[in-house]
Amino acid sequence: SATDKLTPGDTRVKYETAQIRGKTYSYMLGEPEGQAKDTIVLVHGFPDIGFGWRCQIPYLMSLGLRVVVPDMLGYGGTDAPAEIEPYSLKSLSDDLAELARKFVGEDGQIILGGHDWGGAVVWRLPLWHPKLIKGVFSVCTPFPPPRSEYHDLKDVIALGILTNFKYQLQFRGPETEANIQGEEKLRQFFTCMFGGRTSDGEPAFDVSKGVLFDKLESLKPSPLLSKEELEYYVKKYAAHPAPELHGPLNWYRTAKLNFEEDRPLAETPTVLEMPSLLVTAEKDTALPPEMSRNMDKHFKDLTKKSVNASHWALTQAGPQVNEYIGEWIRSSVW
Ligand SMILES: O=C(NCCCc1ccccc1)N[C@H]1CC[C@H](OCc2c(F)cccc2F)CC1
Repeated sequence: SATDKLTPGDTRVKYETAQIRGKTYSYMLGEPEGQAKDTIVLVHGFPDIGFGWRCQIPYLMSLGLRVVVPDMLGYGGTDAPAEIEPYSLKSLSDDLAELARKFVGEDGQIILGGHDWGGAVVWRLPLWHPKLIKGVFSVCTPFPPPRSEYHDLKDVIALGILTNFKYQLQFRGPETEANIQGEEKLRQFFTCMFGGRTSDGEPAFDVSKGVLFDKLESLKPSPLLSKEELEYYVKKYAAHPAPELHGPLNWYRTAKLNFEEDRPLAETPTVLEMPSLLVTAEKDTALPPEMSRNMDKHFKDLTKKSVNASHWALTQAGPQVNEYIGEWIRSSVW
């Protein structure tokens, strides 16, 4: 039906590009029947592409929304600069603000949604561009408050804190992009990250270990991706020169940059004034719901929901996620 999830190359959306602050961004554009009630921008995470929002796009169009879904910097049809600066949360926020204004003008507003690393971006963007954001939501990612002191992740983990982020020490290093090159390795990597297991039920990714590279070739297909969907991800990543993961992994190399850019925000209490929604995933091992326990003091109007799904909640609990977003738009945003 009209709200079935997008398929690879789906003609219900247009595929466009735009020059944004010196980079080429590629994005899907879904126009609703008749006059758009609002414009919503959806921001994906790692290792994903705009297609990760395939279960939400047709549904949001059916609410009368114009839906804009970029491949984020480093991904798919979007440029992948080699240096780290363009991947800071503030730089990415400035890119998205410019993309949004192409649709709503200098004084217009958007609804903004993010998943995973996209969730980290959407919680910072309104702090830099408050007038632009009519409502903001995140799936899985809690609000990370700006800090006044920098603690390297390695030191934090050595204290036994945030051990669910230990895989990020591997991702920010050279190993992952060195080991995952070419279509076959990319295929194994997506199968691994999207919950694929070996024939004796072993995963090849664990948040407290990272990717177990020697297990990659014995993984069975992930139940979360069809063969066609998996091939679409592989082709999109293979469009970048090896190491294809360098751009995507640069998002893990921005912690110090983000801290420096956050400094002015950390001087005063940060409160987001616009309607906000957090949807947590009960089985997300990297971003468990309890990470959101101290969020409320940073929001004037926060709605919190949870779904019984893994990190890949957008597809695994698509209808429930859509119902929560739709209900929040109707009751809090409109
Ligand atoms: O690494 C991520 N996703 C890949 C793993 C996906 C997966 C999980 C579980 C099973 C299979 C696959 N996501 C990041 C998203 C940003 C999060 O940091 C938010 C943040 C800031 F941005 C700034 C300050 C503090 C702070 F916490 C950290 C996890």
